[in-house]
This record gives sequence, C-alpha cells and structure tokens, in this order.
Amino acid sequence: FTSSRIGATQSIGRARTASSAQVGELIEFAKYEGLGNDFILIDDRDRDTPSLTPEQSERLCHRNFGIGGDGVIFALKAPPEGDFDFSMRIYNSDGSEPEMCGNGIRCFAQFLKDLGADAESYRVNTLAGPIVPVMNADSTITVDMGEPILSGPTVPTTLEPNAESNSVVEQTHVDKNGKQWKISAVSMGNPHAVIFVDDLEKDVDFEVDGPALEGDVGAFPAKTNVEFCQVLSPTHIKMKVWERGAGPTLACGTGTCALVVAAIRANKIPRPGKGEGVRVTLPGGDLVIEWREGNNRVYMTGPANLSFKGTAMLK
Ligand SMILES: N[C@@H](CCC[C@H](N)C(=O)O)C(=O)O
Repeated sequence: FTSSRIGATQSIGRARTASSAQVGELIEFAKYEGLGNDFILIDDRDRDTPSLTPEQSERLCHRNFGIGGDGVIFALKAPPEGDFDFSMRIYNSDGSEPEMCGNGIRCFAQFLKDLGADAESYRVNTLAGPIVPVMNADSTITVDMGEPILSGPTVPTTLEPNAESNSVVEQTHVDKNGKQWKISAVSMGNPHAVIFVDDLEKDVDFEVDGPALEGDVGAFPAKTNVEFCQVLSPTHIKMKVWERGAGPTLACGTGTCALVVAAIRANKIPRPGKGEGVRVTLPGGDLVIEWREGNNRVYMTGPANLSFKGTAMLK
C-alpha cells in the first residue's frame, strides 16, 4: 500500500501547523482500548511530528484532570522513504516516549479503519521499525511484530548474558529491596524483563516489585517493562505487567510477545507447531501469540475497540 492510497484524507477542527497545540486550545480525540490497555488517539495524518508535547500528553492521560489513558498515540504521515502507509508515535502516561506499543498498534489500525482508511493491512513506521497490522474478518487484528531482539546489550540490559547466545535467559538478579529474581530480557523494540513464578498472587508483591524493577537502571539502562508470569499449561500462560512509564496496566502487547519468546527459550513451554499460538491471559483479557519458526517473527492477535470520541481543552 502507498500512503497516497490510504493516507490523510481529513483534518480535525483546528489549525494544522508543525508547532504544538497551545494551552486553552480544543483538540479532538478518540479513545480506544485493547484489552483495557487504553489510549487517546490523535489524527495527525497531515503532520510529520506529534501535535501535542510529552507534557500535554501526560496531562491528558491523567484519570482525574484529563481524559485518562495509558498513553497518547499519534497517527502521522508516512516518511518519504520506505513504502510506509503511516507513522505511529506514542507517549506513555508519564510523558516518556517508547519505541513501540502492541495493544496501541491494534488501536491505531482500528482508528485508521474508523477514519475511512479501509485497507486490509497497513505498513506502519514506528521507532521500533516497520510493523504490520492485518485486519481479520472476525474483527480481531493480527500484528506482525517483527523479530525479537535477544542480544543483552541491545535490549538494553547489563545483566550477564549467556556466553553462547549473548542473550539473557533466567539470569539471577537482586532488586533494590533485596528480593532475588530470575530474569529473561527480551526487546520487542522496547525492553522487557520477564519473570516466571510458581504463583502470581503469592510470589509477587506487585506494587512494590514492579516499580523496583522498572526503575533499576543499573540492570536496565533505559528502564524496563516488567512481566510477572505463571505457566498454566504448555499453551497457556497468565501474566501481570508493570509498564515502564505507565505502571500497572490491564495488558501489554509487546510484553506478551516478549513473554512467549522468553518462555520458549527458557524451556518453560514447548514451541507450538506451525500456525499454533500460545494463549496469554492478562488482567484485561486474552492475546494469542505465535513465534514463527520459519521467519523468527512474532505475531500477536487480539481485539481493539473504540470507547468514545470527544473534544478536550489543553491545560
Ligand atoms: N502497553 C504497550 C507498551 C507501551 C510502551 C511501554 N510502556 C514502554 O515504555 O516500553 C503494549 O501493549 O505493548
């Protein structure tokens, strides 16, 4: 697909300039969620850069003083090179900018569809490289999330990598509270610390352990998303996520992909057969993940839904 085919067709109701929106300005938004991981979507298809600053985005994400959300996602013009349809950028609810967002890109694809860009798939330029969501007939969305990054320094993590593979699998690490974990580090464009426990409720003090590991910049120099996981069967895993820049969320798409890769690499589950996925149950619902052997790419399938649309005043 080319950007001219399904690119910007409409402009929202305010002046579209390269500069950011101003305090007191009214902005139009749509609110979407993927398994309760919720985002404010902004139609910036006629721009190269987001129309809101990280600080404005942080205020809009506030659940009392703003619209509320785990992040703000901007649908932007495709870059001139690379045969993309659109670009996607996202700010976390604390204003930091991650490279990618799995639930977010499904919301992004559904947002484009609802705006009339009616393609079966889109090639999206993200800070983590090209990502391809495909709209399924049953209204779920399958996303080609690309190849997992396993090299420790690239994740990035300073945890000791395995000598042969240079990847960090079940490495022992003690957090700032003195609690010992076995961590597998995987990047899906953004960093993830995956931890398997026997019992999610008993073994994890979520509100304490999550932030202790998220901000452990000695081990994860760019901070990290933290996935606490319990294997329920060879094809079913339960996970709770503490997200970098957003705290506890009901789901994390990139985290779920990282978890399945880590589970297979650490022999927690066998690699499923061709075309078969692993079901991951998150607080907000289920995602199905396939780490395809032939091409090493990870495919994520799940829903994305519009919650409401509106106009907000920038504070
Ligand atoms: N919820 C997202 C991940 C969003 C980015 C993350 N908080 C980070 O900073 O890396 C997902 O569904 O992948």
